[in-house]
Amino acid sequence: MPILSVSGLTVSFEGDGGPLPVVLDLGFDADAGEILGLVGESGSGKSVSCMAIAGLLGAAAEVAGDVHFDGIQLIGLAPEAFRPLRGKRIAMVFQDAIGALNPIQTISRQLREVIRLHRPEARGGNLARELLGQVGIEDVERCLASYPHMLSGGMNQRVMIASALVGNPDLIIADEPTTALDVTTQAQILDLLVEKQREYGVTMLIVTHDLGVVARVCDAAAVMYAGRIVEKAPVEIFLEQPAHPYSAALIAAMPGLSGGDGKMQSIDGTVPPPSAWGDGCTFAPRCPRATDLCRAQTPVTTVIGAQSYACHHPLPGNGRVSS
Ligand SMILES: Nc1ncnc2c1ncn2[C@@H]1O[C@H](COP(=O)(O)OP(=O)(O)OP(=O)(O)O)[C@@H](O)[C@H]1O
Repeated sequence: MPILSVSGLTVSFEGDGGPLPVVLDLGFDADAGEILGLVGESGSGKSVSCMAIAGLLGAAAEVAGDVHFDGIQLIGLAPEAFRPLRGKRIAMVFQDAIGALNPIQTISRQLREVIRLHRPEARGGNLARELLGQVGIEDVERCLASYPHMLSGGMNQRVMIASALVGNPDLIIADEPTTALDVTTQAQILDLLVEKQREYGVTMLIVTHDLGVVARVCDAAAVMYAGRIVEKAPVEIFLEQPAHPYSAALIAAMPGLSGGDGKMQSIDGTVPPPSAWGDGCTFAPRCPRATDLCRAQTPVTTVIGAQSYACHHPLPGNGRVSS
């Protein structure tokens, strides 16, 4: 039974010619305790999808479809019903920890406020100290007395993770949680997230453009391209037998994953902006396998076992037949 079940999720923003969809008919399930990686190039709609799931898009966005979290339909949920869920049962970790924290309050004050909201029965100071210890902060007292600008990027991200754990959540949505950090700190923060994910048994949706992260920590991967999921599969199948040419291109572009000479291969072209989406597969202009059919008809999603993909000419493998 999935804890998070998304189907038909569509998000539009008002454009010059009326509402312009930027996320289209998104669907995936995440099982309890699973780490699902949402991958794709910049502009494919990963962040907007996460914000829609967490109910964080403002009135400017039109959101339709279904997002069931532990059986609760989140789309259309009244703000007063959403508020107790968000932060407590659904926590977010953002890329920009310093931006997500309040610059004019100490860490102590901010953590105590989160604790007051989501664990009112706990003793704020004690729990704040315990959580900061759990996320590997050595000088807890100094951290509590600091303002975010006094801490390193990695320390701020540790504080964000501590804050996300306050409510003992069922789902953590981590949007590029390590992108803003230097390489060594990235690895430490990723390890910390996964350690806490296991310890708390929490489901995690992790947005990344780094397939190395997917290979290292995810159970399953969902690939987004131009507002749609074009492939979803358990991570071993995805990395070894991708069905969609876009997935294969992303894998080939990652040094060390492609099994080649370790050199990154770039994918020619860019993700088309939402205003340029029309009929046909949006990846067709960049796809070596594209035919007239691809340019004319948007592919529907095919499901074979645990793997699903939206492509007229999937790569051979796994009993699939290429055409
Ligand atoms: N508030 C907004 N109003 C209009 N369009 C928006 C808004 N927010 C995002 N978009 C558009 O939605 C599309 C998807 O953006 P999104 O940030 O979700 O992509 P992404 O895959 O997360 O990219 P990145 O990896 O760069 O964060 C983009 O075309 C973006 O310009």
